[in-house]
Amino acid sequence: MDLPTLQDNRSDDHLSARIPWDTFTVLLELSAKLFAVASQLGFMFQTVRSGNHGIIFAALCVAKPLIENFARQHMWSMPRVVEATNTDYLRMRSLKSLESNEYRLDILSGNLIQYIITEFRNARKRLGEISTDYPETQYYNKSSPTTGLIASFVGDFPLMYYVAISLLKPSSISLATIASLQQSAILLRWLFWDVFYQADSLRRDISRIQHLYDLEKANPIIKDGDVHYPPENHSDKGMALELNHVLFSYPGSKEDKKALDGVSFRIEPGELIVIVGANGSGKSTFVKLLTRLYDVNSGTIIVDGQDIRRYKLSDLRKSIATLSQDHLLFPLSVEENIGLGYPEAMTDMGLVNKAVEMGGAQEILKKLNNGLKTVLDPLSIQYGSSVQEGDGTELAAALKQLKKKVEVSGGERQRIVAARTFMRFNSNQIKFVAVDEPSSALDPEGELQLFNNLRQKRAGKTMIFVTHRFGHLTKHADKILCMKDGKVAEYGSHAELLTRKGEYYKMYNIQAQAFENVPSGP
Ligand SMILES: Nc1ncnc2c1ncn2[C@@H]1O[C@H](COP(=O)(O)OP(=O)(O)OP(=O)(O)O)[C@@H](O)[C@H]1O
Repeated sequence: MDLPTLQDNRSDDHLSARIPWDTFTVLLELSAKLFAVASQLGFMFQTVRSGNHGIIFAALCVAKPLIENFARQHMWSMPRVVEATNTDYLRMRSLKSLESNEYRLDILSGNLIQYIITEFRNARKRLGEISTDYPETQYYNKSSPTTGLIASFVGDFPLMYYVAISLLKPSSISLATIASLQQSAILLRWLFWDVFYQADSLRRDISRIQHLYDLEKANPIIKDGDVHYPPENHSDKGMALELNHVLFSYPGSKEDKKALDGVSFRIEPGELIVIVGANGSGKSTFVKLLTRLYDVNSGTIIVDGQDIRRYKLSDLRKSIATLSQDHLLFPLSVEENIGLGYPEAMTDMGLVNKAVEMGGAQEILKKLNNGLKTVLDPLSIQYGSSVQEGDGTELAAALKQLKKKVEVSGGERQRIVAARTFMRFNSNQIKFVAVDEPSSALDPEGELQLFNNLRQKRAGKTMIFVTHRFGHLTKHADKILCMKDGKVAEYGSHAELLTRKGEYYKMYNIQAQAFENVPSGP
């Protein structure tokens, strides 16, 4: 049988429906339902009392849903493939998916909450009157007029029956009036439901996104400050940072398990700092505290002369750019993924293309059929029902085709994320750049290029790089910070630390020897 592919334009309100409604809405919904039930019961009671015709009528009323269901039954057992194609609906779903915890770091550090909410609202507005029914219901209404006609005829049969009787026996006119009352009650009930559910769903969707990224609620340890950043006395060279006797354990970890244990360190505006150290030595934690993803347990972090906790979080975030392996691509187009580095200039293709180049993502774009417009990891709504993958049918082939995704490697993703960071620099507000091992998925050439490009953007910015690989970066560092067991083991320039023959010297030599021992060619 040649079955069309269904299209799914639904909004995602079945998820929102899990959120408790406010009391007023619930009471109204309940009253509407009670009203409908009461009128239905009263009507049936009257009809049963009115004799044989009444009993037949009541029986038909009871049978009505069964008859309707029978008329539609075969729709639900039909093999089908469903695909959502409405771009606004898909965009709404994609934006809504960003509330998931995995994107939290990117959304917070990129200060993107408002952008997401505005875009969600716009997509919802554009979706407008498009039906939010289940695709099967839509399909039923659109493509099965005959079945629909039969179902609605048999569904209305009790009423028609009674109207006929009341015409033949005009003395029963009052019951006919009750019949129309019953119809109005059902209509009214749907009206109530529709009005309140629809009006409430947008508010609920938006407030869910807002709440999730409301830092106060998500992480009560972080409190917003009230001082604007940058302060008047800030340096043009970049952010000045100072840690004084910082102690920090991750929430939930054992009390004696300190990720940072009494760290004191000063970073001058515009310096390039490289942090090295063994796994678990506290390098990333250092960066997380400086970007205020967490607050210290004791000690202080001073930024441009004031405690970091005194500044407004949104101001701080506007001044900081981060790049790490933890960043994810959003289920949006590559262009938007990069543009979100600086949403205000999202449509400036000159800036987006420059960011692509700096992030080293040009080659990837050449491979993508839709270039910048390609959505990697699209949030798609596709499913098959009564269709077995690989069963050789046309629908199974269609389902397989729908599930195909554009595949890019980890290193290629990393380059797109890097392009987003370069886009962010265009805001001209960045004073501190924290780069935490972004190069683990990159080949050596890609890594060198990335470091060089980041260094090119040093003007007006303090930069911290966390790395396991010595060489390219450590030689350019103003200071190298060598961490061990949550403490600063030593710090100084590459040359100084080599002369000191301490921890850094040891780690550097392990890597250097690996290269020296490579047998030379014939
Ligand atoms: N989210 C977390 N919750 C609990 N403990 C954590 C968390 N993140 C890190 N830690 C612990 O804090 C300590 C320091 O971790 P951190 O990630 O700063 O080390 P690192 O030097 O960056 O390590 P790596 O080189 O492996 O990335 C480690 O003992 C680690 O297990």
